[in-house]
Amino acid sequence: MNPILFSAEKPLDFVAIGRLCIDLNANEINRPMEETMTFTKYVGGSPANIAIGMSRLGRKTAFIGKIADDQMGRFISGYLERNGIDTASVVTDHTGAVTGLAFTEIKSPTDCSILMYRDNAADLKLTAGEVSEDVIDKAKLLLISGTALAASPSREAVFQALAYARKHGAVIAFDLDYRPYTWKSKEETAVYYNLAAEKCDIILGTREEFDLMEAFDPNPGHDDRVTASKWFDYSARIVIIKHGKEGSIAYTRDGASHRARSFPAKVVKTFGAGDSYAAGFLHGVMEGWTIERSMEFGSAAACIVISSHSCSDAMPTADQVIRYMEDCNSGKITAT
Ligand SMILES: Nc1ncnc2c1ncn2[C@@H]1O[C@H](COP(=O)(O)OP(=O)(O)OP(=O)(O)O)[C@@H](O)[C@H]1O
Ligand SMILES: O=C(O)C[C@@H](O)[C@H](O)C(=O)CO
Repeated sequence: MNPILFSAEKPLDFVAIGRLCIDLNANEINRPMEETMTFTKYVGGSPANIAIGMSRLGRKTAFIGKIADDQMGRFISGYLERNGIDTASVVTDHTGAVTGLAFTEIKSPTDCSILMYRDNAADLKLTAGEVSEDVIDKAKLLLISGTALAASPSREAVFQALAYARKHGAVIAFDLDYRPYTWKSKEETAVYYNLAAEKCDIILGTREEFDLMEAFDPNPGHDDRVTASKWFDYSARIVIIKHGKEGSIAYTRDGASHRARSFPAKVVKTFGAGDSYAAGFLHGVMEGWTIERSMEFGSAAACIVISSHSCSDAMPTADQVIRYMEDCNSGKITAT
């Protein structure tokens, strides 16, 4: 059973808040950054990718964020708009902040890393006063993402968005999205992640991300059920712990656990898996599907993105996900 109900009267399905940046993905793959000469530019940042994924899946989507007043900022807003995302709540910085850049190194399908340039990044300058209450009031589902909690004033902006979502009855999803480079310490991360997670209905993260959150709340066995059960004493109704290629496990408040099979993939690079999984899963939950079916849909969406060069640009439509699952079932798609 799907434990989440969405308000049918609200005109907007989904709004995400947080990081909007640029990914520069290595064109010459299977080599280190030192030997990489050319890159392709894409819109990036986990919440941006998830919003693009939701819009491609047919969800009415908006974004709350801040972009630099430059060509990169305009590239981001233009791309979101071309993908059907309402950018009325994306504000422009006027302090000289820049667009965060993520250069990706693709050494092998399993060995990928990201080299970040995020000093004075515009997305972290979003203030609480710039968060539109109106757009959150209209949305069925608000997604927050961990990186936006890394610094003020963006941190306060996220907490303000959470307050508006709770006031207006929007379901809240939290993708932990831990990116170490924007944080001062792991203790700081644990404190703010916990404060935000208390207010969320759906929490998605990798085992490593939940371990980080448990810095002051030890779980020596790294037990997924122990991790999940803590959040059911607060607002959570679904907690998902992701384990890369091994798949993911979801827990619900009734004590049940849910697993979905994962699909084979011809992996080009691993990043973007979590974002496409989140979009596919949240779409399924909004459709009223079972947790297992929603997870399966997210897993197949993830395989499409990790088999592609980009994250945002590769986000699939619902037809593409269904076709992918059919091709796996018929043996047409096998693992790398
Ligand atoms: N190599 C793989 N083959 C098949 N499916 C995969 C693979 N890697 C990830 N997935 C799918 O994507 C989901 C999310 O992956 P993962 O646990 O790596 O998330 P993540 O670490 O948040 O991703 P990201 O690298 O984007 O931060 C998994 O639960 C699984 O369904
Ligand atoms: O900001 C990053 O850490 C990289 C992103 O831009 C990238 O698109 C990503 O987050 C993939 O999950």
